[in-house]
Amino acid sequence: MSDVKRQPTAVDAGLLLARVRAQRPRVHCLMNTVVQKFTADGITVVGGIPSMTSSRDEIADFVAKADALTINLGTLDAERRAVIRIAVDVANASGKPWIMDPVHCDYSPGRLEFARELISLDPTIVRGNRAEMSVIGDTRASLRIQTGPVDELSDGERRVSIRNGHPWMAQVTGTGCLSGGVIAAFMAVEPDALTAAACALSVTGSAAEIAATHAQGPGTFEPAFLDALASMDANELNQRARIEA
Ligand SMILES: Nc1ncnc2c1ncn2[C@@H]1O[C@H](COP(=O)(O)OP(=O)(O)OP(=O)(O)O)[C@@H](O)[C@H]1O
Ligand SMILES: Cc1ncsc1CCO
Ligand SMILES: [Mg+2]
Repeated sequence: MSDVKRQPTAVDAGLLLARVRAQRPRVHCLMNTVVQKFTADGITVVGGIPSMTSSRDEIADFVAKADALTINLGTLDAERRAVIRIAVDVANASGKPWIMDPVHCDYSPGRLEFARELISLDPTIVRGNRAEMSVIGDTRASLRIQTGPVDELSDGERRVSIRNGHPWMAQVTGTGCLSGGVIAAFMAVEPDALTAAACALSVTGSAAEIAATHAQGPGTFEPAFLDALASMDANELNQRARIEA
């Protein structure tokens, strides 16, 4: 799966999910304060081990022990900016994959400027929703992901669309943030970032489809989504995953 020209498939999604469950990668998250628990649960139920501390004194040690890093700008302040810079330096110095979610960078020039500073530090992936990615524009060498009803991934050479998911995902705060954590867990076990991210998004999208068949609305959808993620397997992915070139 290391040939960078390869297009990911549903079979890859099942294989990578099994690899995450076998290897149990550590994912450190500098996650916004709104969806810390939901994101940690998402990483845990796919088989990863989340850690969430944002202490300046500890961040370097936590990132050094992690297999992948998630940076989320949702609740940003001066202290968090400083901690994010330390985390990114450690990840880059040790060659660990990291994903950056430029939450609400379309709301504030200062946040957009910080997102651009981070992009200049070569994140493995930048993922945002349509509004965020529209203002971000080009992401240089990084894999660029725009999520929504269809998720669009491009790494400069390949373009992939993921046609899974359910509209209730947009009614539960943090499904995009959670996807950053799950993508990081997949990047920890697969060096081709596009394959890792496409597979991760097909797993979360497929779980959402299953959850929607059990739920009555967004409230009951949220726990059903975690249940479906936890019980996802290769057979289910072979039937559901819609990863298209
Ligand atoms: N209408 C939809 N149909 C299917 N899937 C959707 C739909 N809207 C969003 N999704 C899925 O929901 C997840 C989050 O995407 P979205 O673009 O809403 O992120 P976001 O706005 O960053 O979310 P948040 O900031 O609340 O975490 C993605 O996996 C995406 O595929
Ligand atoms: C609503 C909200 N505000 C800051 S972060 C967040 C959740 C993910 O977008
Ligand atoms: Mg978001």
